[in-house]
Amino acid sequence: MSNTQPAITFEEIRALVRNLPGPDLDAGTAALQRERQLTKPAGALGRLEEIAQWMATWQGQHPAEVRRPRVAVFAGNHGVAARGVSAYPAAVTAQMVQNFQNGGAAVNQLCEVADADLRVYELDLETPTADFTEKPAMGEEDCCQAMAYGMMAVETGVQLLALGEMGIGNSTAAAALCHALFGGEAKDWTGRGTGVDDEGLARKVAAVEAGLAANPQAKDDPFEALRCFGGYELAAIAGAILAARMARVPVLLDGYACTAAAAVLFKADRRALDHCMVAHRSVEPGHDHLLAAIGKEPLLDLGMRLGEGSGAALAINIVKSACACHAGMATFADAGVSTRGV
Ligand SMILES: Cc1cc2ncn([C@H]3O[C@H](COP(=O)(O)O)[C@@H](O)[C@H]3O)c2cc1C
Ligand SMILES: O=C(O)c1cccnc1
Repeated sequence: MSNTQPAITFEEIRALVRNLPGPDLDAGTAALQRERQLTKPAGALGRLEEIAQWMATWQGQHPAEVRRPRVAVFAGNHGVAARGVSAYPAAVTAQMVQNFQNGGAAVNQLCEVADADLRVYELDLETPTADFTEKPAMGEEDCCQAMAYGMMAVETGVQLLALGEMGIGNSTAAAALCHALFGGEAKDWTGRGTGVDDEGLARKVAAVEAGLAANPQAKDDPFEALRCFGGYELAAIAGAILAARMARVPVLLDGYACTAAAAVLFKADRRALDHCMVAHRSVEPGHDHLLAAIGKEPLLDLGMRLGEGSGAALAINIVKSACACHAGMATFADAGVSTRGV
C-alpha cells in the first residue's frame, strides 16, 4: 500500500482486542424491561425483540436509535485472482467501484431503500496483494495500514454500520482465511463465488491448499492469517469492526467474505464480535460452516451470494424496524390494553 509509518501496529491491535469495551448491561436491561410492557403477547416479535435489546446493549443507550446507518464497502485486489479462481477478471473490482459511484449496483438500490449512507473505500486497486500461493499476501505494515483505513469508516454520528467488500478473487482469500482459522479441509471452505465451473472450483481448492502450504505460520495466529491471505479490503473490514466496538456502534456483517474477515477477531477473542450480527446466510457453502464456527445465526436467508454489502444493507431495514417497534409501541398501561389473563 504505502511506505509511510503505519498508523497502528499488530501489537497495538492485539492490545485493543484485549481491552474491548463490554456490553452496557443497564441499557440492555432497560430494553428488556420495556419489551415486557409493550402491547403484544410476550415474545411475539421474535428476533426483533432480541435485535432491539442488542442495539441498546451495544449502543449503550436506551432506546437505541438508527437515524444514521452507514454502509461501508471496502474494495481491494488480490494477487491470487491471476490463478483463474474467479469467473470474472480482476478489472471488475475497479469497474464495480465506478458502478457504485454512479449508483448502478445492487447495493446502491438497497441503500436507497434503507435510507443508508453508502461509502466506498478503495484500497490501492492498482496494486494487488501478493499471490498467497507463493508468499504472504501482505506485509505487516500494509495489513495494519489497511486495518487503520477501515477504522476511518467509523465517524461520529454513525449509529449502525453495515459492512461489505468488493474484490475479485476474495471468496478464495476468505476460504484460505477460514481454513487457517478453523481447520478442516480446503474443500469445506471453498465454493463457486461469482460462479466458477467445476474446473475453476478445482483451481480454487488447489489455491487454498497451496496457500496453507506456503504460509504454515498462518494457522498459529489470527492476525498472521489475515496478513497471509487477507486482501486489503478484508483487513479494512476487521479494522472497521474494532473501531465500531470502541465507538459503541453495532455492526451488520454481510456474507462469506465479510464474515471471514470478522472471524479473525473472533479467533483473537471470542467476545470480539458480540456487537456484530450477521445480516444474511450466503449461498456460498463455506458461510454455513463459518456461522457455526463463530456461533451466529444470520437474520435473513434469501439465497443471495453477491457480496458488496448487499445483505448487510438489506438487513438495516430489519434493525430499523426492530428499533421502531421497541421505541414507538405503546405499553399495556399507556394504551389501556388488558394484560395476560392466565
Ligand atoms: C459484476 C460483479 C459484481 C459484484 N459485486 C460483488 N461481487 C462479489 O464477487 C467477488 C467475489 O467472488 P470471486 O471470489 O468469485 O471473485 C467479490 O468482489 C464480491 O464482492 C461481484 C462480482 C461481480 C462479477
Ligand atoms: O457471500 C459472499 O460474501 C459472496 C459470495 C459470492 C461472491 N462474492 C461474495
